[in-house]
Amino acid sequence: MTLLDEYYCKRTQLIADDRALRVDVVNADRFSEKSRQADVILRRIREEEAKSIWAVEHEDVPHPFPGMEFLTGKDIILKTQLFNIITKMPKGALLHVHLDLTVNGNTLLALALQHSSIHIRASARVTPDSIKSVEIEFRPLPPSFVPQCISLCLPTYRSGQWIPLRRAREQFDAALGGTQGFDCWVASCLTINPSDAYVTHNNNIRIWDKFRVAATLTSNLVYFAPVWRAYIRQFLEETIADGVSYVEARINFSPKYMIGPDGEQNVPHKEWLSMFQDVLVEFNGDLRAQGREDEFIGAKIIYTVIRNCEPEELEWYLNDCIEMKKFFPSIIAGFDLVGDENILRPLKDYLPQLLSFSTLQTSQGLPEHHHIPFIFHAGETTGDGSMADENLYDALLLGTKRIGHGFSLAKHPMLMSMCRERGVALEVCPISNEILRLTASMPMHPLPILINHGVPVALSSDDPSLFQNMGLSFDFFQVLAASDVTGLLTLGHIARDSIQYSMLTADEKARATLKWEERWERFVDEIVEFDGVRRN
Ligand SMILES: O=c1[nH]cnc2c1ncn2[C@@H]1O[C@H](CO)[C@@H](O)[C@H]1O
Repeated sequence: MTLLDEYYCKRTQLIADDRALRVDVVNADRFSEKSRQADVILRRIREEEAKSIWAVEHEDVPHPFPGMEFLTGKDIILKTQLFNIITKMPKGALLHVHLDLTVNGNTLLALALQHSSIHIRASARVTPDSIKSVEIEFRPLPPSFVPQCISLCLPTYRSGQWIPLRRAREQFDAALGGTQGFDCWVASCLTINPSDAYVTHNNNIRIWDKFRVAATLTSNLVYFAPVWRAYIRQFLEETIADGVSYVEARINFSPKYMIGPDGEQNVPHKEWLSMFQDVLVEFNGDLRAQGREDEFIGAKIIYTVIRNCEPEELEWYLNDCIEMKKFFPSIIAGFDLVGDENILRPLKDYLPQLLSFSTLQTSQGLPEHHHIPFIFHAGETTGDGSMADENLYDALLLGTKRIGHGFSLAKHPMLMSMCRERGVALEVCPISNEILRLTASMPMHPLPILINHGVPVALSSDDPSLFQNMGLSFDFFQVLAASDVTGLLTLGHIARDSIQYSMLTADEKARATLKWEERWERFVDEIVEFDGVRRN
């Protein structure tokens, strides 16, 4: 054997040994032969489309590439066969989504327009010059309110005057596009646009400013009882249509009341959840009537509070969460603190309260098997040793069942092995991470590193109303497009495991997994069959 032959032998062996540890290889035997064929087909389509679609220029999208910035590349994604196939994939559980940031701006506006009590105001008269910079706000007002102006665009409009939303729309200046212009403008205020994410707010610190403005504006419309019901229904319908069969959604309970039909801020948390429960019952009934009950396992809520409250005040919320668990034992699935970890309070600030949560639950009479687990956001940062990064230590020490984001976990070998050993899954939100500027594009995302090291993950959408990634297809697509490690088998493995990492009971998980497996087999059958037809 020559020196070169010997080298090639070693090289081949090393590659084989390394590949054997790759997540798609490790998990290959969990899948059927058809699944493996479908994986090969999708790899082929991915390669073809990398050339035929992503390597050519598109109008308005210079230099595209697979896994590129989502807001810029979305229209191209929609043209791919790969995406079309992924929309049909059974996705399992959606475990990280902020319910009040799910339904897209146009749909939310349409819901809001059904209610004459909803008003809008602006920081200045809206003109072609001011439209890009005026700040707006929505609010349902009591029937007794008498508006002083009927259009945001009149010279007589004074900053801060409330105008009925419908009137504001009808009277929107023709020079600004009339009603259509109004709809586009409002919808754009409710989302993050490519120029926000990639130009004006192009890093993880700045983008939160835009995030806060859009999220606050959205909550003005969502936290209104008559909209709330329709909103939840809309969210569930769109989510299920995308192949998700179970949801654990976070609700921001920081506001103690939402606005009721009378325009007063007087609807307590118990009512929010009671409406949620009603919608669920109704939705289940409708699915059953359509013979679609197999598509939906259910939905639960993770109680969240913004991490800016005083530690003493957190006690009120922890008690409230326990109270809600008593009223809705099958709905409340966990507790979490949310908001920008870079600047808001770290978990460490709340240790006395969080450490006594378990005894508090016992003393409030919650049986052990109904105790509310922590499911903390942590490490949603590019920082290393920063406050946000250190949240990972506290989340794990406090016994979190999963980690929301955990973006910085890949920098911590010991924490990675803790997650692996304890089965603590990361709720990875690929598109959110990219738009919030933790990674510039998907090929740079640490996901393949994490999964090859055996860290359990579930893919999630986070804030679809802001990011335009409703359902899970877009996030699965971005992951599929970005790395060789994440072929169809890896996506399937992640989707199936999402049920295991949910807060369902062991029995429920077993049933949900069976249903998922049936759907998966039908899905891969179709891919293989269709490919046969296409090639003949
Ligand atoms: O990616 C995220 N990281 C942390 N907090 C978030 C994220 N997305 C949304 N929220 C928080 O959840 C609230 C809505 O329920 C938002 O207002 C924001 O504070």
